[in-house]
Amino acid sequence: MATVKKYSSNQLMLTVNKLSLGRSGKPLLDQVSLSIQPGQLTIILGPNGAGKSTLLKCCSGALHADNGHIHLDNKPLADWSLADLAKKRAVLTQQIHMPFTLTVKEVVSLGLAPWSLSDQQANALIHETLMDVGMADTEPRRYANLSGGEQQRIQLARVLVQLYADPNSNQDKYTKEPKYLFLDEPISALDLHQQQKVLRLLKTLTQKGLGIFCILHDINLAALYGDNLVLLEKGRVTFNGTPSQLSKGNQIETTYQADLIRLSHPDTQLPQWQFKQ
Ligand SMILES: Nc1ncnc2c1ncn2[C@@H]1O[C@H](COP(=O)(O)OP(=O)(O)OP(=O)(O)O)[C@@H](O)[C@H]1O
Repeated sequence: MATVKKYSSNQLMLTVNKLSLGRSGKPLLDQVSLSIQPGQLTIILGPNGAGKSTLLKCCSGALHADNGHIHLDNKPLADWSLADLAKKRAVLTQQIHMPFTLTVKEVVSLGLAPWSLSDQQANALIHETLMDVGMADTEPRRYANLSGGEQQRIQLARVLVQLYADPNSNQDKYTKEPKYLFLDEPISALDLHQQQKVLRLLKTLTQKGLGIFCILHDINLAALYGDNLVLLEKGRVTFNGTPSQLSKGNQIETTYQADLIRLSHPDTQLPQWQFKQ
């Protein structure tokens, strides 16, 4: 398997520098700094209300912070046109409302809006992407009739197709001109098999150079699959490093205030946590 590419700080990436945002006198993000590097799966962790989705919205350009800077490939995020941004990054938010009448194929095709593809190209790409998420047989079905987990995989296909559709795509499509994927709890409705499938797919995409910002609640999956973990608590970053580095401190126990036992994964020796009961 290809190794994950490591990028040095002067290369292309998304950088967040001292980002702060408040609402109604309450700080939602407080001096947050981090980077999302092409070739890496960066997983954002933290308790409910820690500011994870708010951070994702800021990094993807949907929300403006009060203070601080975000640069995407060395250019201020605010200077990117919406059209260019749509070709550069795709965003999967938690709550997505879709018109009742759309078929699965029509939902996925929404991801193609930034691009001009022929019908033949679009059909092939939609089919290929639905295969990636194990949903090819649902293409003609009404989206509204799918289960919650099935709908979540269709939404993932919609954002993947947005990045796959670049006409310059090839095996190394993401490495020369990196693309970014922002995912807010993309496996929250999935069964064990589908969680593993999606996380393996994300790893494969990072190995092709995609930079992924992914919010998860499962700290064990985060430690197993993440290249880099960022822990948020009350809008502040309390940890930013590799899963192995996270195993050296007690940030998980203190941030979540949960009664946990720390274990080591038998195959990878990566840290894992279990309830004490
Ligand atoms: N527009 C707003 N006005 C006031 N407070 C807000 C607003 N948007 C978000 N918040 C608050 O900001 C905090 C962070 O919200 P956010 O959705 O980023 O949390 P989160 O870490 O993603 O949480 P969860 O794990 O529950 O999804 C929450 O306390 C939320 O109630």
